[in-house]
Amino acid sequence: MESKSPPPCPSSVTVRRNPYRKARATPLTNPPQLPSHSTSSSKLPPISSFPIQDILSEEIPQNVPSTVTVTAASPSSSQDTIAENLKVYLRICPLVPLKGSTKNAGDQNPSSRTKNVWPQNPSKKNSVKEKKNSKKKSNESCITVSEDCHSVTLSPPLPLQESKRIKSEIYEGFSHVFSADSTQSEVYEKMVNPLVEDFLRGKSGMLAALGPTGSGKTHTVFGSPREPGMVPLALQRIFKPAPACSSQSSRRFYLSIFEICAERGKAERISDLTSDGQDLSMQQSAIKGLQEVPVHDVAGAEQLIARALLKRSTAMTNANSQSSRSQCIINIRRGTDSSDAETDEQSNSAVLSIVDLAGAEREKRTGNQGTRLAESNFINNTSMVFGLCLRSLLEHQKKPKKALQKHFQNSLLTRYLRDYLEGKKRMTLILTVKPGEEDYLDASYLLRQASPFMKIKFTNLEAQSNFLCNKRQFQTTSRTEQSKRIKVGSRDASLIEGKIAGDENQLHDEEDLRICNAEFKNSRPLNLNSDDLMKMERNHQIMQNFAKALWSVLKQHNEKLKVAESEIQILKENLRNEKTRSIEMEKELNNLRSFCTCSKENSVASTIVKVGENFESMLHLEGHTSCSFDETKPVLNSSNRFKSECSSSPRICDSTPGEDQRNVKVLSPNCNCSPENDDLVRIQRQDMSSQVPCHKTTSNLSGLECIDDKQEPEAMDGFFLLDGQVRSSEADVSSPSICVLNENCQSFQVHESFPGTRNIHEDSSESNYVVVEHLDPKSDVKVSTSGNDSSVSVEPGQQLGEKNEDLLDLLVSPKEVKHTQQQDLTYVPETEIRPDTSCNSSRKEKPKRRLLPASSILVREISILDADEFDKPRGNGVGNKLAASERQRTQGSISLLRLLKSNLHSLV
Ligand SMILES: Nc1ncnc2c1ncn2[C@@H]1O[C@H](COP(=O)(O)OP(=O)(O)OP(=O)(O)O)[C@@H](O)[C@H]1O
Repeated sequence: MESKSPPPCPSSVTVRRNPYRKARATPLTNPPQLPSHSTSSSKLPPISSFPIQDILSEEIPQNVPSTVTVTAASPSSSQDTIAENLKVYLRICPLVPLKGSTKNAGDQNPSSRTKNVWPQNPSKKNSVKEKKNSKKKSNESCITVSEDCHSVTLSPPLPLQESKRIKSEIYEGFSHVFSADSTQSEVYEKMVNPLVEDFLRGKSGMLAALGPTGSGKTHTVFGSPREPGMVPLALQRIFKPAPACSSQSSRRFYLSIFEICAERGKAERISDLTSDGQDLSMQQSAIKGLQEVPVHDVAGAEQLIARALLKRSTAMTNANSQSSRSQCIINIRRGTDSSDAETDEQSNSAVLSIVDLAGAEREKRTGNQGTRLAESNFINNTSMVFGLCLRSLLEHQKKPKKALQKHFQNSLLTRYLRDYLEGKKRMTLILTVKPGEEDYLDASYLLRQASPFMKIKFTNLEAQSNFLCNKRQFQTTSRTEQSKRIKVGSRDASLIEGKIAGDENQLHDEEDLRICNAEFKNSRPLNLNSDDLMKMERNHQIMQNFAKALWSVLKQHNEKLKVAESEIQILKENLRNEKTRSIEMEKELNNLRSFCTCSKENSVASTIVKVGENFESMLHLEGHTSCSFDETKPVLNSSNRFKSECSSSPRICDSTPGEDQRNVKVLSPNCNCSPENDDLVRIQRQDMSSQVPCHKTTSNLSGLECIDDKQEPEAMDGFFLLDGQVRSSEADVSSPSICVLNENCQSFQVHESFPGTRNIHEDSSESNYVVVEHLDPKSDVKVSTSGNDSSVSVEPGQQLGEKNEDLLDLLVSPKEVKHTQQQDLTYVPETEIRPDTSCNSSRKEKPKRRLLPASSILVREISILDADEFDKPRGNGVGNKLAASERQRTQGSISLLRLLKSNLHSLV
């Protein structure tokens, strides 16, 4: 991953790599909260906010020679002080490790391998040779040490030069650069001995080795039995027998060794390596409980160190067979002259600290996974924080900037080394680099982070060619971009160096000036001063960091989007399934509706009885989602020419033609009636919710004709009011009657003929339905709302004289109807007929949808009448109720019932 591989940007501050800097939520950059309904996405780790503030808050010094300048080479007085306390050395690791140094698995010398004794295929031999040559080529060193051994030139490999236009950089200001063939003792003499001498004189100091993994830090610090490192060499010097007159022989020394590592790749942990790996804690800058072991001679000290190193966390990676996974710190404290140990006060003692840091590593090269990868993160973060602090020290800031203060606090290593990193104590830094071409990025990162000065060289030749080729671009692009173009390659750098170094980047060479053409002269002259270059570098860094952070946030969002898309797909699939299901159910419902039929019966008696019984069974089943006729009761069969099937909330529309052509029609909501006889009215009630104009529906009825089809009927919460002139097409019906049903359809009232206009008014205490039937065959019936919706006027028309053998049944919502005493509309208590109380409660919620066919009730009335007359009791409970309803029966209904009964008798 990008975040784990150090980018090759100059002194870059990769915000994301710092574990202690949690991305702050800024108002502008907070990602929008995704809806939490998605289950899988909620499991995803939250997307971190974009660290734009952090990126922009990073300040790259403008006045310091760390990036590009030549003038910075001359140190100021403040630099003198820093220079006193800070020395930076560079050691280049040999490309091919020397014989005997077999620690690095990846860099083993092929020549040291045991040779194959068998004769080899010559062609194979050649190919091996070629391979070797190509390997040699790729193993060219990318670091060249200057003659004075104070600077190095870092040249990018050719592919990088071409593809990314990365140019050579010169790093200078080193106290000394040790080339690849330098020996341990040479390094000790030049670098460590001054520290040790000062230590012996009572001055504290620290040596820290910093560099990428496998670059030779541990080798430099500890060495091998053959090539002892800085620690054993320092110990040898410390315990070197002193002249008799010297007081050093009586001095005591104390040794403490500990490591800072990541606990399960997360929290930092300090372990004492001299004891049994006991965990320690840090108070201020001191480590609490750290054991100090007194040492008297080199052998004792070396033994102690060797034992401690065995406990140090190391692991094999692709880059190093024995890679350090922790920051190891050795403290050698110089005791007092006295032999009394109790008087040895640590605060007054000089301490020589030697630090072997774990090397920054890139995932690509180490191939780390799991715990190793977590360790890598810790190591990289620690070394980055250390590098940042170091950078601020190199830039002569007495105290690191605010942004860095917290790094000191958060990282145990920097907290412990605070005095050194703030320049208060003497520190010697040894940077180790590998010079292979493949190590270019690591080396560049380290050098930009920790080298005292860096130079970027320019060639005016390249600049000219750029300008000449891209004159147009030159005029339009910014100065920053111009500067970018004139960075030079490594081979040119050393040549051009003198040109720039002398005169603040002025193009003063006559040769160069001659080459410039007139166009170039007319254009803005090159301004390659350090300010511009620094600005350019800063912009470059900011943009680079910005791009990286943006990329990472985009990647996270992309992940989230993918998850959301898959969820959307699932939801779409579900929706499709639900739709097909609902279509199927709709079809089923339509089928069931079509099965619910009713037909005219020739035999009035059988119809009445059967319809009555069926309706009774329906009454019983009302309120259920599905119903069927009771098998124990007589079922309407084909001989009766009355078919009725229902599966959900059945309603019956029945027809009872009498001898005198007086029919009773009851229009029931949700009823689909399909009489087989043309004489019967086909009434198809539309779905209540659809609010299809009722008159349109009734206009299709056989026997009924809607005169006024312009006017829309009013849908009244489940029932409708016919508002228009309706006439019957056949005039074979005697005087109309009015049936009044109560709200629960448990009783009704029939009124014979109503001559003239009838105003039916709503009685607030009653909630009945009005059924208008037996229309006068000679006249139209006009049904309309009068004034407002709360009253209905029913009046016979004058013009029509056509035959009408059907009855017009009009149902009016109880709310819309007012019943008046003059019209003999009597309220019948709802409990009279229907004993089912369960329906009552539900009806309170949906009173208008509970309307039951009045015809059934009418039939029941007739049956009761029959029962009364013929003394045929129908059961106690029902009989009682029916008797009660009998008492409530009005004159009109009685006469209608008698009429029907006489029809029945005559038919029978
Ligand atoms: N100057 C040198 N001379 C000879 N061998 C060297 C030199 N520098 C490094 N090596 C060899 O390179 C290998 C890796 O070195 P070392 O373990 O010291 O790297 P490191 O920087 O400590 O790595 P890490 O950070 O992973 O611990 C070792 O085998 C070591 O012997």
